[in-house]
Amino acid sequence: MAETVQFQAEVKELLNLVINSLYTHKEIFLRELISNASDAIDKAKYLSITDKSNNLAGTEWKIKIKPDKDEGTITISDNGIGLSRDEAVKSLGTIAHSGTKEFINAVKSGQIKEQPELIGQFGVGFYSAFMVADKITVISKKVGEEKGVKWESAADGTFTVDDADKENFGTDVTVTLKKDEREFLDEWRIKEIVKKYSDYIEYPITMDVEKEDKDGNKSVEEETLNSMKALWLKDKSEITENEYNEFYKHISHDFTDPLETIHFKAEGTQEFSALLYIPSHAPFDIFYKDFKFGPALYVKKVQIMDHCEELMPPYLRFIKGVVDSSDLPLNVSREILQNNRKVEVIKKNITKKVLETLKKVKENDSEKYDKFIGEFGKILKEGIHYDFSRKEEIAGLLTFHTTKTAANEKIDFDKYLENMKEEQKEIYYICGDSVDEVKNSPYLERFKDKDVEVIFFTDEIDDMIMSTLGEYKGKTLKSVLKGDISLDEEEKKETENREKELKGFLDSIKDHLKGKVKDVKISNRLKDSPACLVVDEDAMDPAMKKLLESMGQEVPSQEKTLEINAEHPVVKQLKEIYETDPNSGTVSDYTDLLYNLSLVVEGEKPENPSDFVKKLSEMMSKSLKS
Ligand SMILES: Nc1ncnc2c1ncn2[C@@H]1O[C@H](COP(=O)(O)OP(=O)(O)OP(=O)(O)O)[C@@H](O)[C@H]1O
Repeated sequence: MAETVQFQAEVKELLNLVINSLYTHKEIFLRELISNASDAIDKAKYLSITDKSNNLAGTEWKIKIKPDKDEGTITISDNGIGLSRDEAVKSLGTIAHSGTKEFINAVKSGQIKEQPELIGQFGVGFYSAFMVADKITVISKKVGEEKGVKWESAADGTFTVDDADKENFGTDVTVTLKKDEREFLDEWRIKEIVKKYSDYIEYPITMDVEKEDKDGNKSVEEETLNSMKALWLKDKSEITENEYNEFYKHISHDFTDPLETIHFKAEGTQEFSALLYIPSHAPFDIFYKDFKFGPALYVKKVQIMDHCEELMPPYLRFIKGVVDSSDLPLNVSREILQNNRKVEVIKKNITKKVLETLKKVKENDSEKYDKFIGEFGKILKEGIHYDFSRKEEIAGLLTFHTTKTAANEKIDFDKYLENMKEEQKEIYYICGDSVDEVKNSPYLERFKDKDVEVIFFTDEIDDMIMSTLGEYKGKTLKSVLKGDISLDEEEKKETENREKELKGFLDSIKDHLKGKVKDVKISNRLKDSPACLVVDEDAMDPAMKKLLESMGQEVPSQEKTLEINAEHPVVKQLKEIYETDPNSGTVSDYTDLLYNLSLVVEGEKPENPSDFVKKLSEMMSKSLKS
């Protein structure tokens, strides 16, 4: 029974964009349809092994391309799993991808026009064929079903579905080409596209080709257009860089070359081959909760699943690739994978190899490594929090700017340790929104003065990550924003003596700021600024607090200490006024001002902005008069 169905609203919008806005890379429609055909055969092949009842064993898996110049159509046929009527309505009428909204936004904002290669990242898939089609007809029969289905659409907001007679299981996708897209009927053009994008498809992609022998006799022969090489099983020495890169593009649907290729075979307790890639840019959805990651899992060349998350720790979720095991059973299920010792061993091996590769790139190609850290450093860092056994190894891979590095230079923890002063006991860091913001922070004044290097961390999660790390090669990590700082013993003693000396003055400030600060101390951080606020060692730092608050989380108020720079002229004069008149209004006014200025330095608002401005203006006018 024929039925007309409306496309889901998102599909309508997507089709509109595909038809009206995408003019480049139209040829990828063929790659997408071949890729769908190959996926469908993967599923049927898997079924042929796990469920004998379908009599699929012995099937010659194949994708066939049939151009028809008279009709102006190109048909891509497969003998894969096929679609039931319900599946056709669902799969070809709605969009399951979480990325579709982002794709629509990217097209609207002009990003796709500037970087058309991004299309590949968005899985427009089947619908990309509407770039070149007036009409698409899908005739399919699902394995195990009696009836076939015919799906048809001219991308006019609706599609039709009807029952159809089809002898064999599988799917025929017929694209009726627009008048000016007839180039896709040319033999050479089809061959070129298949070679370029689909050479590594494991099943033969064939086409009937007219041949002429030397006597001028014409005949039609079925020709296989792709080489079908399981690249990961070949020896490294037999593979060119171009072949590695093309295979990456095929499995990742990315248009840009990968940043790094990792190809190895493991022998011993677990035999497997892995061909892994570090992409050169992060996919737009890598921070989404439902981001699918992990290499495709093959068992003896049979694809078991697209993404095997069990084989990759989430902090390496940017890695793409293929793992082929000789030891896992072909009918391996998700449950088996989750508690499997063999899988654990493979995952451990892969993790080790990836981290080793990153170390090598870091040592040998700083430009490439900077690019990697820029794209994926934030994700890699999660490993410090989640992979206890490797936290120091992962920390060793981080690179960062410091108070001493040049604008284009970054160092790592080992270099920091090397640079450390003899008397220095801790690794100092500061967290903030950007290098520009932190590099002038008053909290660094004393460190700069004493020539002690401080690391700049600018990702929101950094404070939490560094707290988990705790130490690197036996040296404690310390935030310059938190707790007591003493850069040397002598200074520590001096400060203690000063504090005793100024006790009355400090107590009076503390009294005045009762309820706002828990203590008032002499600072070892400041040199040019008069005062700052400091949280306890185990408290959250201001950047983390801001992040949690912006996420709507309630953050308990944190007790702070006001640190005073006893050498600063304002503090010195204030102390003198206090000594002649301990109850002077000037002392309390200036104390309020110092407190509010310290809040500003911390990145907070003054307590009562209008009051603060009023007081400051009054003082300015007074000082101008005198
Ligand atoms: N030749 C085919 N045989 C069987 N099912 C198919 C075929 N082509 C498409 N489908 C079904 O239609 C769905 C939608 O295809 P589409 O190309 O839009 O997305 P996808 O293949 O899931 O994702 P992507 O394109 O990102 O790989 C597929 O997931 C599959 O279920």
